[in-house]
Amino acid sequence: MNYSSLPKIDLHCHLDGSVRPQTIIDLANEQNISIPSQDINEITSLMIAPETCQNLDEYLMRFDLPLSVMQTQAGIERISFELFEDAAKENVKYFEVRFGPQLHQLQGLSFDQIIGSVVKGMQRAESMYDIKGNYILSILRTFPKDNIRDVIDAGAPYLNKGVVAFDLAGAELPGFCSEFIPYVDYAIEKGYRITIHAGEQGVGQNVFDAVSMLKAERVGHGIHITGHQGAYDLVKQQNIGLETCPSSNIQTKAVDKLSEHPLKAFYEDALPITINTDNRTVSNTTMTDEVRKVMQEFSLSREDYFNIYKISIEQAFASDEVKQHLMSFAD
Ligand SMILES: O=c1[nH]cnc2c1ncn2[C@H]1C[C@H](O)[C@@H](CO)O1
Ligand SMILES: [Zn+2]
Repeated sequence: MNYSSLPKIDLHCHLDGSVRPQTIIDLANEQNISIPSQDINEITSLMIAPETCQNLDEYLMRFDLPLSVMQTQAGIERISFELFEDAAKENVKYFEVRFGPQLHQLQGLSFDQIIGSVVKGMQRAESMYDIKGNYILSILRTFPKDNIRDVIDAGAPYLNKGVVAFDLAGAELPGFCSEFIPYVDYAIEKGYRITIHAGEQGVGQNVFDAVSMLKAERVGHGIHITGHQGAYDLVKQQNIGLETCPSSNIQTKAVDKLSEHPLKAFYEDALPITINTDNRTVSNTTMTDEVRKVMQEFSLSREDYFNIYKISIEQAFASDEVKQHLMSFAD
């Protein structure tokens, strides 16, 4: 099977975890930022989270280096463009990328400048390649909450013009959802779609809460519904999209090895699973790699692949017009 030529949809990818290592070096030099090395191999290995990570918290330490060069409009625009370019070159036809606007204010950029820059980079790639995309705004769960409404307000003018959804990311503690109800309600009122990272670090109840309290239409990872019947049933009844990210899930110890990933069992039980990258650089992966690994490990057929591709279309926060375009690539 030629995995590279398959049409693909990635609904869960973080901008800051997917920066080309060479771009980190280039931007650091341009911006006079000191980085640990000028050697691309060293920078690459500093960016990749090892398989020996103990948990998500250790995985999340890999983001400081890319974020150090993502504090100017030009740097952010370039990184956004390059990520969409990389994806287009491996036949990703639709790409939802997320990032945390709160992480890009170290040199005083406004949320409007930050969101405008990612959208501009994406649109430049859309004009050059056969790829369509949208951005998701992620709020860091561990950050102070006083500027969450400002992020939502700044993204609102871009809704359906490059921005589509709201997400909660970062370290996952049991019971995190209740504190975020007013913010998610505010985002929904403004017109955002909702996806929430939940059930990545062992707590199925968080998935139940994300769907019931935060009205999540999709869940990032969601693996631990396996240990929580209520969450499992709710996901199934409400057709909640599960954004699985196999390589990342191994690094963060959400699963011990790929063969233990529940995605095949979910698929066989008709849960709406999707296959995604999470972080191309930090997880040292591409959509082609994720698709190949999953299809080989679980002996999925071409028909299975296109069933999952169609689930991704159904679960995408894209316009009907884009969804129709994506259907034209389906088998
Ligand atoms: O897999 C993840 N789970 C939770 N948070 C994550 C994951 N990957 C990246 N993040 C965080 C770190 C990034 O700085 C932030 C915004 O992209 O989102
Ligand atoms: Zn993620």
